[in-house]
Amino acid sequence: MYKLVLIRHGESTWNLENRFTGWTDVDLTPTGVSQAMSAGKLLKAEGWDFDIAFTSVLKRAIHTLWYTLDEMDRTWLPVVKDWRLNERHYGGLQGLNKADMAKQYGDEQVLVWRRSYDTPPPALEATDPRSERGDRRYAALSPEQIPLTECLKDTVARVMPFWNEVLAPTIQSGQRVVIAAHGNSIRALVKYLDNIGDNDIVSVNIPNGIPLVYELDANLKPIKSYYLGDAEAAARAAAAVANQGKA
Ligand SMILES: O=C(O)[C@@H](CO)OP(=O)(O)O
Repeated sequence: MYKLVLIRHGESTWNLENRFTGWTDVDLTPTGVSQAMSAGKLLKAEGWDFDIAFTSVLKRAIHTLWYTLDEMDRTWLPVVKDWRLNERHYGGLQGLNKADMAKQYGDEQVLVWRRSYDTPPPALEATDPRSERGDRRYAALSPEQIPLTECLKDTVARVMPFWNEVLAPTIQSGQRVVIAAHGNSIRALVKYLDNIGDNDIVSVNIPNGIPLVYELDANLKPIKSYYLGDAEAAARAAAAVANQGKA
């Protein structure tokens, strides 16, 4: 049996301000830092250890990984950063307030933008100063690979090759893997691992900074999955994420 640990980053400044974030590279808040440290303390107290870590190229996930590994005295572990673990791109919504958008367009529309499988938010113009197309960290990608918006289906389409080519072989080589990523890149992985239907994934929300454990069989099919620590607190935190898009 293999074990995989997924951690959504701790609270970010734009989580606190309730703004659509996507590929915008915002910092953790002090609460986010302490959530990441708590994740590390919990993992250490429960005897977890890792051989390699993966994260996105966005600092809220990278720093979450640092603080988690620091609590475990494992900052020396190899860390692979890959854009394919980035948050889902939020297009023209990036920077806008979720509750304000719900007041303007209604809760239903915001739910579609946030959680539907195949309806993307309005796209950014390629010339929009918010576009990441001029960002040096994506220089190895062709401009078309740098999204102007994404629905979850688009995120799945970039996360899955990373799973198949990198994550799955690493896990099956026997290395113990931790991944610090984002609400919607983790939803992409959870959808695949748990074989969740396109309609049912709408109600899946990932809380900040709580390790999500998958126990996997030899073929990487889940045997079970659970949040470490207080399960009710994790459920409350996931429900709070769902409510962020309401007027
Ligand atoms: O804004 C975002 O990028 C994500 C995660 O914070 O938000 P949501 O939960 O609305 O998909």
